[in-house]
Amino acid sequence: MSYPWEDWDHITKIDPDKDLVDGETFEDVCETGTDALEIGGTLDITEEKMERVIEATAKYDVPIYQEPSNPGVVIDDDRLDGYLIPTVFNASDSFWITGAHKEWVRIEDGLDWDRTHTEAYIVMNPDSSVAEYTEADTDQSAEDVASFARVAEKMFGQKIIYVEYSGTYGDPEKVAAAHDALDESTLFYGGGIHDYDSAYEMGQHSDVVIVGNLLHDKGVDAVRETVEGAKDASAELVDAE
Ligand SMILES: CC(C)=CCC/C(C)=C/CC/C(C)=C/CC/C(C)=C/COP(=O)(O)OP(=O)(O)O
Ligand SMILES: O=P(O)(O)OC[C@@H](O)CO
Ligand SMILES: [Mg+2]
Repeated sequence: MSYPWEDWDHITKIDPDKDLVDGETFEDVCETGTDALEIGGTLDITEEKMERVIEATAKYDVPIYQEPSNPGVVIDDDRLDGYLIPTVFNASDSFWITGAHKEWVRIEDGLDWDRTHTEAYIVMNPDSSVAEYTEADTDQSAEDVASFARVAEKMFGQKIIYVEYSGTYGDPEKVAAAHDALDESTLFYGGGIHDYDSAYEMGQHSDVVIVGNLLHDKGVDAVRETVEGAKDASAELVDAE
């Protein structure tokens, strides 16, 4: 089976609770060359804000996925290409590993499993809201990160492993260790990507680079540079094979 993210190099993550830079539109976002949009955030996500972003992005070619931060915010909308549901492998509270998922499946009937996928997060920035929220144990060596990645792929059948440094640029050695540990699964990297060089560097150590804050803080020209960095790194990896 093949999955759409196997062809991606770059994702733009849109926080429905945050504005775009003045004068920019969702059409501009879709024209950056990014391969997919992930819509989600941790704080103050309402159905209305989610719908606004879906409405504004669905008419363009770029696939759109919701990434819900809890079961209460999931939107049933045919215009979404699918759902990327996090599970946090290094959370201290099992609610964020399987508990929220159990609650979701219990309350919702008729989930569209073909459009529902999981992302195995390894949360690495202790100062991020996601680390606080999930009480993640972020004290992980490169070997630890590699082992989590391998466990996620080999024992739990996860197709997407996500090394998450949300808000700060991560340690390329740890990201590379996760990448080396995987055979088939796709490695997502997110955190602090802010220009061509940072996207290029993490693009060399992962399969898909994810850009979040930059869109809301600096805008689409800055995002476009990161698309170029990620694409160049990916093209080189393919050449080297
Ligand atoms: C079962 C369902 C439907 C949901 C559960 C989903 C889970 C386990 C969520 C855990 C938290 C998580 C990994 C959320 C993904 C979104 C994310 C990482 C947002 C970014 O967080 P920060 O950047 O730390 O937060 P802010 O930017 O909102 O401050
Ligand atoms: O906001 P940034 O630091 O770019 O992080 C992106 C993403 O990994 C957040 O979930
Ligand atoms: Mg954030």
